[in-house]
Amino acid sequence: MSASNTDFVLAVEGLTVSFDGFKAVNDLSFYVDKNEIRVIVGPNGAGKTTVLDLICGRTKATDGSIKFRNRELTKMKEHQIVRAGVGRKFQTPSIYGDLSVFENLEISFPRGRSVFGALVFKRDAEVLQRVDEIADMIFLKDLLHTPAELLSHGQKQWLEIGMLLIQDPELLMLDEPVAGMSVAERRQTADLLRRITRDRSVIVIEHDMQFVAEIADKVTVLHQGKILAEGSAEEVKKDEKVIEVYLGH
Ligand SMILES: Nc1ncnc2c1ncn2[C@@H]1O[C@H](COP(=O)(O)OP(=O)(O)OP(=O)(O)O)[C@@H](O)[C@H]1O
Repeated sequence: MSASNTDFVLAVEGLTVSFDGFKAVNDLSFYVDKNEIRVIVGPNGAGKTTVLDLICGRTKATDGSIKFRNRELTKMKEHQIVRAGVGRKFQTPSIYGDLSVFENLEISFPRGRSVFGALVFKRDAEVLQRVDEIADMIFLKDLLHTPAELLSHGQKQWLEIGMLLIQDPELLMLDEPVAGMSVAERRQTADLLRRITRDRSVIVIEHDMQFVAEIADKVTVLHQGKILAEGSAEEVKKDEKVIEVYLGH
């Protein structure tokens, strides 16, 4: 495998980050395909969140390479990585509660980056159409004019996914997207993720193995900053090492 030109959307090679000598991510390599849903699992402190922080530029790598469509991300700033097409959703929703679903989506449209920009922003046909499409996709079409603070927890998570989708990222990273969701909402989210990956790749951090099995094309099990196992959900569930350090607890 060459570290230069690859067909992968994301190629992570030899990635290491050291915090005061402690290697939270340790010589990690993995590759994500186009249209793939990759799920990262592992015990607390395995380095899952740190891997996403490294990819989105929030944390700087000590060593190694992260290539997104063959562009090196480790030297880029967070906003440049967003512009290159990598979207990241954190665990806590960062929506504007007093704005409607429509307004939250509208201000996330790439041309209306700031709240101020959104106020003077002309709601032209392209934006309206895009907001409509996304609202439909995230199950909020009938709630377009509802203030975001009145949405259920699950609906807020979908709205935030929608705010990322409207920027049309080629890689979307989600940290525990179904935490706190009802069974019905989880099912809808699985369906949403599958539809999303028709046009892009998704990396999800998830603990719920049933949900993992439902969505994952491939699962990467992290332990102490390294890969413990990688394969289909079925394969990793049967892996002795995975059972010992993760699933057995
Ligand atoms: N900025 C930092 N400085 C020092 N140590 C850090 C920093 N960020 C993370 N760590 C440490 O790195 C390790 C990996 O943390 P990380 O949050 O990536 O794990 P995780 O797999 O996401 O765990 P969880 O499932 O609990 O969220 C932990 O031991 C954590 O304390």
